[in-house]
Amino acid sequence: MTTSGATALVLASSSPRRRELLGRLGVEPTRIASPDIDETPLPGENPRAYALRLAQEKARAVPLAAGEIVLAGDTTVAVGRRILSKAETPEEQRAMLRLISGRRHQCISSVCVIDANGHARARLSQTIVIFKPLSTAEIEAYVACGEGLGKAGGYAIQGAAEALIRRIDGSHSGVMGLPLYETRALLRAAGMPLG
Ligand SMILES: Cc1cn([C@H]2C[C@H](O)[C@@H](COP(=O)(O)OP(=O)(O)OP(=O)(O)O)O2)c(=O)[nH]c1=O
Repeated sequence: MTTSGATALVLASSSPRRRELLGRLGVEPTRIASPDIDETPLPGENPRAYALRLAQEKARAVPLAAGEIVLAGDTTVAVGRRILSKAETPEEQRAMLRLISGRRHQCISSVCVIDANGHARARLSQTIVIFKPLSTAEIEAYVACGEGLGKAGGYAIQGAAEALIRRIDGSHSGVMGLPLYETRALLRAAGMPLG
């Protein structure tokens, strides 16, 4: 079977950012599924392998009907080999912001697309992000704004945090949650007729 014309795309993500970013490619998912997988890193797993594995597992966790293709992603922030997952509490967020203050970190975003024939393809995007050295007052003001909670590394580039970021080298959409260059390539390879 080939996928062409009106391809039914399932977005395997509960992230509103991924849906919004997908929209920038002119793609509207036919349905959204929330993959429920264990996001615990394996012992000794490096951040790139971790991000890739999670996107693949999220995509595979969604049962598909005939003709559907599925897209999933993962965004992981890493300082060296240390993985910073989503900040769940303000305390976790403060600790993450102190760690990334004034030094470079990696923001690794993975995408996995499984086509209608069950063929899985995945890509990684890796971006270097450098925050200014953050004072305690800056960290507290940022935590108080609430935007970084539930986000990898405790910040969201698509908001107030951007004014604290001195430099990024890589993909802005990747840091937000879905690297559009890689996503476009994977969807085209899966048979979606994108321009
Ligand atoms: C670094 C950064 C992360 N994030 C978000 C993107 C992701 O939603 C989140 C990382 O968590 P993920 O586990 O990648 O995604 P999720 O749990 O939100 O959604 P799902 O697994 O269902 O697809 O952090 C931003 O929105 N902005 C940023 O600048």
